Amino acid sequence: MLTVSCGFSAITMASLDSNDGEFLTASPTLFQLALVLFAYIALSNLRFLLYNTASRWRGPILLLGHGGRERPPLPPGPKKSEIDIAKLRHNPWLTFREWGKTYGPITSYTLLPSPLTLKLLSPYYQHHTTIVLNTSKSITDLLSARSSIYSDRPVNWMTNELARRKWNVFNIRSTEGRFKMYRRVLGQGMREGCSNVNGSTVEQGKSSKGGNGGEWGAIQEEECRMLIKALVKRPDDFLAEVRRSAVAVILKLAYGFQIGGNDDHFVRLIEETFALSSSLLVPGKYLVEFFPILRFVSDRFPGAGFKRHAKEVGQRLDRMSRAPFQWTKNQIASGTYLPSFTSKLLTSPTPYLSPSPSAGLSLDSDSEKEDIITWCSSALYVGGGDTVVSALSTFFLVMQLYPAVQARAQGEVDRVLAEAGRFVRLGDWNEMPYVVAVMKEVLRWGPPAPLGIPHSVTKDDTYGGYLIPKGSKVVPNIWAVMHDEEMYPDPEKFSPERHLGENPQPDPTQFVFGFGKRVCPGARFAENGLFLNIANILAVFDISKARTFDGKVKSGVEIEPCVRWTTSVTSHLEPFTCRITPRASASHLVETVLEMEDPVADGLHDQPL
Ligand code: HEM
Repeated sequence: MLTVSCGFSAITMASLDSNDGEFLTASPTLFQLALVLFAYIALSNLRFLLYNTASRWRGPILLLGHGGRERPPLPPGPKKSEIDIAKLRHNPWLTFREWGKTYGPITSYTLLPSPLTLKLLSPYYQHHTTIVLNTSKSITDLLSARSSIYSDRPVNWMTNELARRKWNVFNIRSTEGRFKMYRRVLGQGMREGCSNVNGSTVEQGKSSKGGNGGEWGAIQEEECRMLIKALVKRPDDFLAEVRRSAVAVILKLAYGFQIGGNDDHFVRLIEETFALSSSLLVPGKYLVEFFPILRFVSDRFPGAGFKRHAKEVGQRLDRMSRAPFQWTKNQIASGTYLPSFTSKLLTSPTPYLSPSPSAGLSLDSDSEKEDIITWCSSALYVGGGDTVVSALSTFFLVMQLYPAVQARAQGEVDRVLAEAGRFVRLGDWNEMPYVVAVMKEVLRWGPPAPLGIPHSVTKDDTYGGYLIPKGSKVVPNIWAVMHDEEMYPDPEKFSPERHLGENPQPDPTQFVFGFGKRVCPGARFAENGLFLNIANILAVFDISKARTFDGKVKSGVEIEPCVRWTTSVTSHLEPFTCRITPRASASHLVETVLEMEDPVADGLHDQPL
């Protein structure tokens, strides 16, 4: 989504370009426009002169040439005129992979006019170069090995400044002191919650046997049974139920908030959060992204609707993250709260949420501490809802496409559970290598975030003889790596076997959760949840292709599910059909879940959001 962010302005500026000849005989209006532009360029560059350090003087000097020394070229890539924007807007990871085959592992492009035109228009040009990394080596060499300079995020003026979301965990610049604080809070908070009572962790087969995934594991096990119950009762609504379950887990984890059995209030709320956030990121829609000076235009000025929109969205998002936080605080005050990420930070001594002057971190007040917790908690539900839904939906699709894989995984689950008459627990992880391999293959076959989240680089860098300019957007093509034929032969085939044996193929979890100092803090929690859901769904259900209904279901014709992916930061399969039937061998598990009472929602609905 973010990689095609320049389309509209490209058109606007291209038309300015093509009018070059008319400029000399310009009408007064055009002349005035030219004057304004000239003034803008002069002012922007003056700003560089006045405020920037000596090393940044290249801003104005760029206008003249190469800053007095030879700069290496940008990585190769298609010219603007060669880019099919419509194609790039749909599943851009596919186009990027094609470019990789033509131009090599690292590609650059811009949808804006030629650098010279743009340098004249804006000294912020460098922020509009996108560098795409198409191989595991280039990604690891840059985003992991050079993470000290590659962990920034590209500036988005609508979101960061105008909607006042610059402290959001996903957007925060890596140069801010708070960035380190967030990473410590999220890292420690998620790690501690996933630890067993004895401090060991349930993770990737390295754990001690019988681990329980800690407090967060208990939440995941409970909600997994609720999902099984919902699937028994409403199998045709499996996609909606998966979504509801992901939201339930995350709200309990983040705030200790329990959503009701059929309650979709918060599902809608979270979807609204995504829609509102995305409305600020519409590719190329807002000129302020290219001319940041426009952010100073008065709200009431004609054409300043973008400022009013950003303000409104910012206020709404702010209320959405503060209300659940306040709810948890009230619950703590009343003495009736469930342990959660937020309540733990508010009630126990948290050494990782203390000032660290050496790192430039100071906490001036309790309100600042609360502000940090609010941002971190809300990041959990933004990061942990949609991604998990994407992976679980993929699981339902591949199980119907690969029945032999399903049968083998069910065989393993049945063997481990044998006569135990219970559900799969996190402690069974080590006994179920094939199920773990299914989970890894789901993440490889359909990576939930195919292009990750764009990084940015804090200073000019060179790689393979090419320049990666400071401020450029750096996009890891995770999808291309997960479908690289050299790493994963026959990559389109869903084959958990590739992750087993003495020489398993590279572990996809090294890639799908991102890189360097931005790596996903919820990775372990996500893997635990996926393992539990996959294993228990296989224990209880058979998944097959849906059939057309002709009165006698058995004779209906099988419906081939459509396999198409949406384009967004998190990519989903477009809705598809599926047949989910309880297995005869699991009747006792079905009885158990049907006896469970539906949870009653806590009173968070009453909060003004
Ligand atoms: C299958 C599930 C998941 C996948 C594939 C996934 C993937 C990712 C990716 C690719 C990133 C960007 C990393 C980068 O910039 O290099 C990310 C960031 C993040 N994820 Fe996840 N994630 C998943 C689940 C979760 C869960 C369950 C949580 C929380 C409970 C979570 C919280 C976050 C947060 C807070 C960030 C922002 C980190 C930052 O910008 O510093 N994610 N995730």
